[in-house]
Amino acid sequence: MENIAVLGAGSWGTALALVLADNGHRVRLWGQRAEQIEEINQRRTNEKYLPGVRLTEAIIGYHDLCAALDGVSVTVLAVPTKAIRGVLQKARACLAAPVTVVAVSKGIEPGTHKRVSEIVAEEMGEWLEDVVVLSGPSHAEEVVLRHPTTVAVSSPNMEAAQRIQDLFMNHHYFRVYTNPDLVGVEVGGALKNIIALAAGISDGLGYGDNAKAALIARGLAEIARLGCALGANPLTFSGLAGVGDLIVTCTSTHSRNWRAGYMLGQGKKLDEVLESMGMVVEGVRTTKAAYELAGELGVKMPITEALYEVLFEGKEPKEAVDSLMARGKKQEMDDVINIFAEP
Ligand SMILES: NC(=O)C1=CN([C@@H]2O[C@H](COP(=O)(O)OP(=O)(O)OC[C@H]3O[C@@H](n4cnc5c(N)ncnc54)[C@H](OP(=O)(O)O)[C@@H]3O)[C@@H](O)[C@H]2O)C=CC1
Ligand SMILES: O=C(CO)COP(=O)(O)O
Repeated sequence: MENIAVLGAGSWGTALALVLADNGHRVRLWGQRAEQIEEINQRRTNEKYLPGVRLTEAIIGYHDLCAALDGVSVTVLAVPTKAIRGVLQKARACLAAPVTVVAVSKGIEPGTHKRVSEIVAEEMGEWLEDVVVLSGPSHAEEVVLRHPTTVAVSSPNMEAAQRIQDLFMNHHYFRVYTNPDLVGVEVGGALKNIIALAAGISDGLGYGDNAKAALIARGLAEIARLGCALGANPLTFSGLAGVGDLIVTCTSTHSRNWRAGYMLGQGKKLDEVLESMGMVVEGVRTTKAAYELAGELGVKMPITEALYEVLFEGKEPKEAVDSLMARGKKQEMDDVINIFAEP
């Protein structure tokens, strides 16, 4: 049994805290709002993020970050990508010894184009023992119901990934695979949010399953193109962190990215949509990051480009779909063949 700190008491941090508690660990769930921590400790609930879910006794809420981190060797980082640097700067100042960080956020930072594990390494410096990423098709709402779920863990140090696999593996409902392709696991998890926003837009416009299947298939092609340009193994995109997460996020009403896209497709403005969500919609910032990266690396990402125009340049969603459909002829496997070609 270990003491584990989970930083971020939103949907995913709370769901993962439950998995760890089910596995017999003592979990310190840190959140930035005192009233939420009081609710967790006194009522054993987190109504804003996971209504109706009862938190087990092994989960203790902490508002004091240093107290939450005191003596732990593993900490799960479960805040939105844009909050990671700030949280780690405060966390680092509390530590007496290096810790292993399990990074579960799915995003790429605009401007720097860094993946989450790179941001963690940069902010933690000498205070980082290991960084392990955990990603895959896993809506918090289903994990807390203990419905069968599978994820992948990866790390520059695969022994650390195996240790984290053991911590999270639950033979009743939470199955954890290792995957040595860190870049692919992170890129797959981050970029599927872009396609989920696009799938939501398509549904919001009233288009059907054909359109969504097209977005999933061609979305996967452009995710793989950018991922491989960044050094990922193409096979990762046919796995849990690739097509697995892409399917769940594009087809589930649990997905905040899909829901945000749906509202955009129905004609709502981005600011209005984000305000009404009350939870993170990672795909918006990741669209910006991927658009910049694709431009820099000369990778074709037509869906990402169309979504960028909708999100940041005021293009009407219907017009963006029309432009995607009006493009010139292509051979479906064109750039896919390049991915598999020997360097
Ligand atoms: N939800 C899911 O099913 C899954 C989510 N993820 C990923 O996990 C990450 C977190 O998502 P999720 O938990 O769903 O997001 P939520 O929006 O549900 O919760 C976000 C949490 O982060 C906290 N937070 C936000 N900004 C800060 C900050 N500056 N300092 C401290 N805490 C902060 C929020 O606190 P407050 O309430 O005070 O605002 C809240 O507790 C994302 O990258 C997401 O892509 C990955 C897999 C599944
Ligand atoms: O990553 C997720 C499921 O695997 C959660 O997706 P959303 O952030 O769109 O809700």
